[in-house]
Amino acid sequence: MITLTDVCKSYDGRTILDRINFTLGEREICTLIGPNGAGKSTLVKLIAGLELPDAGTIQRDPRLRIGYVPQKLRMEASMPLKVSRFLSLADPLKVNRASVLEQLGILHIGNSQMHSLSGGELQRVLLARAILRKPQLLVLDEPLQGVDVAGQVTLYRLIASLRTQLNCAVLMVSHDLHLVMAQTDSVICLNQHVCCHGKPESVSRHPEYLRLFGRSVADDLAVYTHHHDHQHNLHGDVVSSCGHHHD
Ligand SMILES: Nc1ncnc2c1ncn2[C@@H]1O[C@H](COP(=O)(O)OP(=O)(O)OP(=O)(O)O)[C@@H](O)[C@H]1O
Repeated sequence: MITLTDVCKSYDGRTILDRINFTLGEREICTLIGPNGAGKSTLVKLIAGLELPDAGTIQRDPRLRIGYVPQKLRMEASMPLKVSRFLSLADPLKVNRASVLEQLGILHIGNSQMHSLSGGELQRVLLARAILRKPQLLVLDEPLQGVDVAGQVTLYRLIASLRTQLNCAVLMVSHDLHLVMAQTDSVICLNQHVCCHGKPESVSRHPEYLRLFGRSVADDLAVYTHHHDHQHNLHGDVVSSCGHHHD
């Protein structure tokens, strides 16, 4: 569905993404993980077509319908915009609106102002908008930030079921690998470059993974454990390298 070949991106002369290669298959669910500043949001923006790479190629059908949920959307408090109006932009005929809102548990907030929503409600509205576009590819950048834990489990299951409902592929950024494990087909660990890419089972069996995700929430932000054959400094630069390992 989408293939990246040697994709590079820099901002202000600083390398953010270095020779990224991967392919997302049709109806595949792929989760992107990595530490803060690793370039995850930058990569999903490139994939969603919102930014252009400096080098390398991104092959996708120009007609591909993408539903994108950004990491953050700042709503202007002085601009009145009701949830129902906001969603009308994606679904003017309101064909599936009620059932999508019901699945997301936000049927009751249609008349609320966008800027008055709680963090978790806003994320659900953004997800609803992306779904209502009937995408062939859903690109979700930390879609469940601010959603309570019980809601996260339900919504990750829903995201997984969208693959069948919408017949779409899903690429998402998440720090909650322990929650998405059961729902994702593949995991990419990113830290400027692709550190490793594999099936979640190979990650979940790893004793260090269990140790990592059994610890506090702060530790969840750490990169998941794998056979890392190189080290990074605090900026994510590789300081010792003997080739990249792919799981
Ligand atoms: N438009 C921009 N201009 C300049 N620098 C940018 C821009 N967008 C991102 N960056 C920088 O690129 C780096 C990677 O940012 P990105 O948001 O892709 O990381 P991330 O992996 O999604 O991080 P997090 O987990 O914290 O959300 C950061 O250091 C950020 O400051």
